[in-house]
Amino acid sequence: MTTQDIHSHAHIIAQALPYMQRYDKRRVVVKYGGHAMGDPELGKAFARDITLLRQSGVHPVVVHGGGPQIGSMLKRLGIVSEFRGGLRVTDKATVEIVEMVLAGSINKEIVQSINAEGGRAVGLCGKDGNLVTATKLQRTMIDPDSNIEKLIDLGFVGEPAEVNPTMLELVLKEDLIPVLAPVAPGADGETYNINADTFAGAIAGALNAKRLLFLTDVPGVLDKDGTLIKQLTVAKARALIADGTISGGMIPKVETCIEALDRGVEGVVILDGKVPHAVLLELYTDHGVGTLIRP
Ligand SMILES: Nc1ncnc2c1ncn2[C@@H]1O[C@H](COP(=O)(O)OP(=O)(O)O)[C@@H](O)[C@H]1O
Ligand SMILES: CC(=O)N[C@@H](CCC(=O)OP(=O)(O)O)C(=O)O
Repeated sequence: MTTQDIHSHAHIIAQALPYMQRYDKRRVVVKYGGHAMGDPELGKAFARDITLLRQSGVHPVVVHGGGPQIGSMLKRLGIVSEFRGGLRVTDKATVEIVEMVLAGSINKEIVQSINAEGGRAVGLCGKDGNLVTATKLQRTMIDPDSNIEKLIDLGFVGEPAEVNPTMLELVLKEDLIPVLAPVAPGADGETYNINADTFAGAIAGALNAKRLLFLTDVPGVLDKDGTLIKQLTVAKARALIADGTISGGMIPKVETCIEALDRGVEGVVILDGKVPHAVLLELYTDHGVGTLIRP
């Protein structure tokens, strides 16, 4: 660095310092969605943000999805895939591919890109150290023919039963960055596919995280006119679900946010993962860039 570099960087560091202190030694769980992953430059910016967080004293934990990537692999293999209520119907052949893509290629790609930026990342899934165990998800839906609520069988789709953070605590103590794939073992010996938002919510709750960030493909929660809502209380978020402003994939996401807040997470943010350096912009600016949901 030159003297001139030091002069310009000193100014930036002075500005960032109060924010860094706010999150110092605190856990921040970042859910990195499959839609936010496509572009290599964005992936690099994400890896750099996560590395910088660790270097500035924060303990980031990455939970990733990979829905679109699982979809392309299933297509290549000629396996038909369908979603019900936002969840992938997962038969035996599908869960093998889900594990291969999530705990295999995507997980290792993220680990490698964080390490390439100078971070020290370790990839795990629910199976490692029994981090998260799963039970088969029991989901009911209204049957359109009979209009009666019926139990639907989504196959090997699970929900977190127990989070056992011992392994994560060890990883965090060693100053490593955990990168987690939402695949978990059941007590029945089967492998379960868990929605990545749900998995991230359970991890953030178990770690008592200061923040849980959901990187998605919209700027945050939008109102009826499509304008970003910067802050939401739980009561207001529930009202927006009830009046239909929040719909589709945003419903389970916001519900996961509410559950995470109930489990003691201080604040949850939904933000656009397609904005370069979204994570740093959210944490290290006054008003953030997404929707902050608080109790
Ligand atoms: N009020 C709302 N504000 C923002 N997005 C909404 C809203 N209601 C529904 N959505 C939809 O929710 C989607 C995000 O959910 P989802 O596709 O499941 O995200 P991801 O794949 O990142 O987990 C948005 O792309 C948008 O189409
Ligand atoms: C049960 C279920 O639907 N699991 C998801 C897991 C991946 C995921 O959630 O990825 P995104 O965050 O990119 O959507 C799936 O199979 O697509």
